[in-house]
Amino acid sequence: MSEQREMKEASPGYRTVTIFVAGIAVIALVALVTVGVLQNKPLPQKYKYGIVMDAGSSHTALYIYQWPAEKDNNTGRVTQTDSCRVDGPGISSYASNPRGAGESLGDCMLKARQAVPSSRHGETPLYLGATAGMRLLNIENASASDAVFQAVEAALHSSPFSFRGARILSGQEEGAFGWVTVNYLDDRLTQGQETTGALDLGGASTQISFVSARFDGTESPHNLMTFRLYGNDYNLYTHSYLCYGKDQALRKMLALQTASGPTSLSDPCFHPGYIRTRDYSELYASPCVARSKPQASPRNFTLKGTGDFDSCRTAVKKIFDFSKCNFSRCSFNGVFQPELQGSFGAFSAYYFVLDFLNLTDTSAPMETIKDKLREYCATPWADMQRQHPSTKVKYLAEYCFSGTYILTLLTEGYNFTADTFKEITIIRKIKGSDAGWTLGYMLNLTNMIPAEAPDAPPAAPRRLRVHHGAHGPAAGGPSPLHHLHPQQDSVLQPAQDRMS
Ligand SMILES: Nc1nc2c(ncn2[C@@H]2O[C@H](COP(=O)(O)OP(=O)(O)OP(=O)(O)O)[C@@H](O)[C@H]2O)c(=O)[nH]1
Ligand SMILES: [Ca+2]
Repeated sequence: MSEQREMKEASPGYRTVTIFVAGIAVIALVALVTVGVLQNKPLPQKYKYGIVMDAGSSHTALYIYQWPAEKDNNTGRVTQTDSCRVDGPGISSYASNPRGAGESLGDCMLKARQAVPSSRHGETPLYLGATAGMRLLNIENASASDAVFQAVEAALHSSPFSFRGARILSGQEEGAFGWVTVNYLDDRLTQGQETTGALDLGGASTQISFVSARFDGTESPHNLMTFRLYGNDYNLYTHSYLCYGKDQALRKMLALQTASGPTSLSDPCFHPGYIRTRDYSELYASPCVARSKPQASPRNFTLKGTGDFDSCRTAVKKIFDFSKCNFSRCSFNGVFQPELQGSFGAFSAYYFVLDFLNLTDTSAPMETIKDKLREYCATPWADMQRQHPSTKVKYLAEYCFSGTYILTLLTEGYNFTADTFKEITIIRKIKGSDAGWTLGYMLNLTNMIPAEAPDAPPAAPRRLRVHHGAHGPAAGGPSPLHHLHPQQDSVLQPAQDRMS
């Protein structure tokens, strides 16, 4: 046996084969290295990207989305890969220093350049949408809001991305795109499943959107958004309440209590022992409360907490007007709202506040929720600070108010009952993507949601088919490169505009 092997190893034929194989291996290796070095090109990117900046009233956030390149314009799932929170306040706070608004975006733009492969920069669409903070600034001082937009546009034009415009979203768009996002991420649109409603609570405005079988827009046309997605038609009820985001709602409540210009205010929505000096001109510096500013008042007042949930509810309830309704049914302030239908996803401040308060379980009995809030609000401020040393003081001070406001808005405002309250799910993200209007906005502007189901007979153009008003862009037309005033040139149009 060993003799045989020795003979084989020593044979000239065996040696030739070994040399031949080794030679081939060396040539192949050299060829591979040469090709690699000569080409020195990155591998083709498998993904495409899109960026949306959410210029909210309280802060700006940037979201980066990606989708498989070969499924562009199709049903390829778009997901959020990254996000960035801009330091400092929302862009509407830069009215007296517009350049600062543009500069504030710098860090997040840098992060976006690093997150998106450079070979894709030039083709990556970048949008900025502003919401209630800029709506308010536009009402208060249109030239200041224009100056802020100019600064923001200059900053975004200088980025390597394909900047497609900065504009104020209408309240209807904000509500409808939030609804699109939630239902897209939940896979409810392609399947033609029952959809879920969307509840968004911002700093300056709040939106409620849901599909209602009982609503065809006859009663209150501007609350109707109609569109066709993946072969299904939807009648969406949506309303945005300006000044009912949680920061403006707090202003409204404080304004009602300081109408006579007192030097001191005992407020049940703040913890016992909480004390803070508030400036009258700062409190009333918003179109939401400006008209109720006291004629004569001192410079400041002292705000003292008493931590009483039940009195807080009474105080909060006063910012809602339930006295008039010219429709068959209303939520509040004379706004039409059809009967609530189906499940709801509640995000943004609904999540921040209820998550902090450990109240995201909406199946808990209403009395338990109230008891927890009662106990929470009554906790002395010193204890709160001791228990939550790393929580931002402004947030910590306001959770009692915010929790009470959310409960009041949902039950008394929107008419959720002990039964329907259970239908609300408090969400921050769905499958890794933040719930909010930004994804729906991008899907629409990049034609990424087809009107017809992919396997249906050809229907051109493949675009989220919504009804356009007189100012609506042509389907597939270029996106606006300049900021626009509310209600103009929005792709989704309320039915009222459509008929005008
Ligand atoms: N507790 C807590 N509150 C937050 C956090 N982020 C934002 N908020 C507050 O929650 C409220 C809503 O925040 P956003 O949803 O970002 O509001 P926005 O988009 O700036 O405002 P709108 O333009 O009205 O939509 C504001 O009062 C914020 O100050 C957070 O991480 N924790
Ligand atoms: Ca918002």
